[in-house]
Formats: sequence, C-alpha cells, structure tokens
Amino acid sequence: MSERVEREYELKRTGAAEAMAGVKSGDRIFYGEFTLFPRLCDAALAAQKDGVTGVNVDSVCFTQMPKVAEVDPDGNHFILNDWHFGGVSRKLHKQGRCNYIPLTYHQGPRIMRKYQDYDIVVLTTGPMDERGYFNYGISNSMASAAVDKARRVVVEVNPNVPNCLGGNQESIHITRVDAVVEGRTDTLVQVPAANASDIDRSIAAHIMEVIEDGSCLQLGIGALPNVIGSMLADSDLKDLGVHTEMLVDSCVDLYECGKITGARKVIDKYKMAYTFAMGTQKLYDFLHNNPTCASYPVHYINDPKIVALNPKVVAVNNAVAIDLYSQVCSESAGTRQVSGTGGQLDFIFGAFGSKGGKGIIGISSTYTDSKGEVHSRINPTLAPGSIVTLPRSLVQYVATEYGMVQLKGKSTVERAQALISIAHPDFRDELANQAAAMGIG
Ligand SMILES: CC(=O)SCCNC(=O)CCNC(=O)[C@H](O)C(C)(C)COP(=O)(O)OP(=O)(O)OC[C@H]1O[C@@H](n2cnc3c(N)ncnc32)[C@H](O)[C@@H]1OP(=O)(O)O
Ligand SMILES: CCCC(=O)O
Repeated sequence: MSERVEREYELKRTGAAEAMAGVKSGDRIFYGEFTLFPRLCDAALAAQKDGVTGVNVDSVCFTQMPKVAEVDPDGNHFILNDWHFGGVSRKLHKQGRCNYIPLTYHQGPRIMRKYQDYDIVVLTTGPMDERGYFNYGISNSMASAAVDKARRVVVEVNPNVPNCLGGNQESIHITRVDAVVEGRTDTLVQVPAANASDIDRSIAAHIMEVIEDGSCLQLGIGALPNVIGSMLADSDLKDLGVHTEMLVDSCVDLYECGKITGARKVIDKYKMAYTFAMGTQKLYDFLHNNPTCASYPVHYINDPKIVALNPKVVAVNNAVAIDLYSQVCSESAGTRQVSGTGGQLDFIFGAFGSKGGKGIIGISSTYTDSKGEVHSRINPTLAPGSIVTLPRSLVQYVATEYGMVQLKGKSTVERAQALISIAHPDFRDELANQAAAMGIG
C-alpha cells in the first residue's frame, strides 16, 4: 500500500458517531442498498434523534428495520423513503412512515443525478484494498450515482462483503471518501429462496418449454425462479448465459453443473453480469474475487437497449394480478404498495427487443388471503387503486399452473380468451361472462 493511501485512510478513519455528527434538520441521507445496510451509522444517526426534525433517509429496499424508524415511532424526526419496497418498507408504509419513490429501475441513477442531492451517503463496503479502493460488493446498483450527488461520503467497512469484480463502477477510491467507519464483522443478511409449491413447479414446467440452448437468463428471487433453476440443472440444455438484475443462488448451482457458460452472449460474453446479489453465503462466497461474474450499475444492466443486445433473453418475473385487458400489476394490492416496479418493466421490454427473446410473467392462478378466502389473480379489471406495472402493450408471455399464453399481436378479445384459458377453472365461467359484458368476450 502506498504511503499516501495509508495516510489518507488514517486521516479519515473515525467512529460512527463522528461520521454522522452534524446532521441538521431537513437533511437528506442515503443508506447502502439491499443487504448492505449501514448498521453502525444508522444507530449513530438514531442517537441524534432529539436534535433534528424532518431528516429524510432514503435507500433501495431496506432489508432490516432501521434504528431511525425504531426510535421514532411517530415519525417526528425521520422520514423514510424507499426506491423499492420489501417487507420492512411495507410494514412502515402501513404505519404511514415510509414512502415509495416510483421508478423503472434502470433510470434510477439518472433520476438521482438529475433530481436528488444527498447531504450524506453512507454505504457498507468491503475493506480498502492496497490501491485505496473500497468495493461496493453485492450492491452496485445506484451506489455510484448516490456518491456523485453526495456532499459527504461515509463508508462502513465489513470484511464479510465479498469483493465483487466489475464490470464498471464497482468500487470507490479513498480520495472520494470523507469518513471510514470500522467495526463491522457481521455476516451478511442471508436470503434463501422460498420453498417451491406444486403450483410453482407446474408454472416452471410451462416456462421450461421456451428455454433453449444459449438462452440468456434473468431469474429473480423467489420460489418460481429457483425451481426453474433446478429444472434447468436437470435438463439437457447447454450454454446458458446470465444477464440479470439480481444474481441468486440458483445461478451458482447452474454454473457449477456446467449449464452456464455465457459462450453465446454478445455482450459480457462468458460472464454473469448483474447489478446486485441476494441469496445465501454460498452465493456470497462464489462472488468473492470471481472473474466469472461482472458487477455493473443498474443504468447499464437494466437498460432495455442493453438487455436486448444478447440473443434469446428469457426474463421471468412474478406479479400480483393481471386483468383481462392484460395489464399487469406487480407492485400493489389495490392501493397498498407491496413492492415496486423494480426491474420488471426494464427486463420485459428488453427481452422482447432481444432476437428470440421472451418476457414472461409467471403467476399462480389464485391467491389465498389471510382469512383463507381464495381469489383469482386473473380478474376482469384490476382492483381499484392497483398500480399498472406493465402496460398491456408490453406484455408478451403469461404463465400460470394451467398453461402459458403469448399475447403480442393478439386482439383484446384474443387476449381475454387466452388469459381465461389459463385462469383457475372455478373462475373461468364468470370471467367469460364479465369479458362479454366488457366487450372483449
Ligand atoms: C429482483 C429481480 O431480479 S426481479 C426483477 C423484477 N422486479 C420485479 O418484478 C418487481 C415486482 N415484483 C415483485 O416485487 C414480486 O415479484 C411480487 C411482489 C410480485 C411477488 O413477490 P413475492 O415475494 O412472491 O410476494 P409475496 O407473496 O411475499 O407477497 C408480497 C406481499 O404482497 C401481498 N400480496 C401478494 N399478492 C396479493 C394479492 N393478490 N392481494 C393482496 N395482497 C397480495 C402479500 O400478502 C405480501 O404482503 P405481506 O408481506 O404484507 O403479507
Ligand atoms: C430494486 C429492484 C428490485 C426488483 O426489481 O425487484
């Protein structure tokens, strides 16, 4: 390590309380994304509660309850804003304490650079390397954009953050950092895939029919993508590629069994390109210093024009509901924000632009509510207040456990009929009656 780098590190090394000192009422702060939540600085900021009001704290998908929310149950001091909702933000939103920032994910960095300024950006990174770089680890995403718009940059280092090779913009140099906080040794949050149900397996089997040798995959989190991963591992398919928003455990399994080579990709050939990773320690260990994987900011990975450059892109995403006009809601239950647009619009659009590409919505035909009542996810219209994540003009394949239909080029009547054919049989007659009444039957 050069003397200059060492000196600069020593000058900037400080405690969390000092790093977060001087926050004023009305300041805006950005926290590291997904599982790279800055625990120490969050606690230090929470401790300053009594001196401030109206401090905005933003992130992309809080994966743990922020201390600033815990110490301020009435929201008198801190306002939380999330660019993508998971369980934590859903809970806070219900209490009126967290706002959603709408975006289609690939635009996030641009939106930030154009419209957002941060008083402090605090990220969890790996420890500094001998050249003076801190690696953004498993959350490249919008980190560089946030840093570009920060008055002050704080890094909270944790040696358990894997060193994720880029790609691009995967690290930050000490010269651009204002404060370094040490003391983290915690294991990263583990996010195992949910167990697959028989319904997930049936949906996956329909989707498997359109995956070919050389397909380039985007598989998100959850039971369905995970079961597709297992089916791919057991299949005869070869030379699969990965260009995905989120890298998950099943990519490791597929790589280890030789299914993923990336040999037929046009961009980032032989590499698994991604913008963030979430899974178990198996994934985090796999990523560490692994040149098979390339981490990029989201404005590259999710840009539909970039996605479309690889042939045979298969993007599989989940949804909450779909109506007979084929509008897809993936982010709200009626008026209740449960998730976000995330990268769904990006990848469905991108997949359609790819030569031989397929954008697929995989959805169970029904949903059972907390009272045990079964509802169709395919409905004549979306519930009042539902957010349209995919306009009907972009929807291509829809799969349920009853089959998969292709909707591009189909009329409104043909779309309604196709969707009814894959709805749960108990709801089909009523859906057909409603479609007729709506003039699309
Ligand atoms: C990360 C990637 O690579 S994916 C890239 C693309 N990104 C996206 O597709 C973003 C939008 N999509 C998503 O966020 C998800 O796929 C979802 C929300 C559609 C489904 O995700 P899952 O994890 O399977 O959802 P889950 O079953 O946990 O439901 C989420 C919440 O919605 C609620 N919900 C789901 N469906 C319904 C419904 N039909 N009616 C009412 N509530 C519903 C659930 O009760 C749950 O809320 P709770 O935690 O308060 O109980
Ligand atoms: C922020 C993006 C996460 C998703 O697309 O689901």
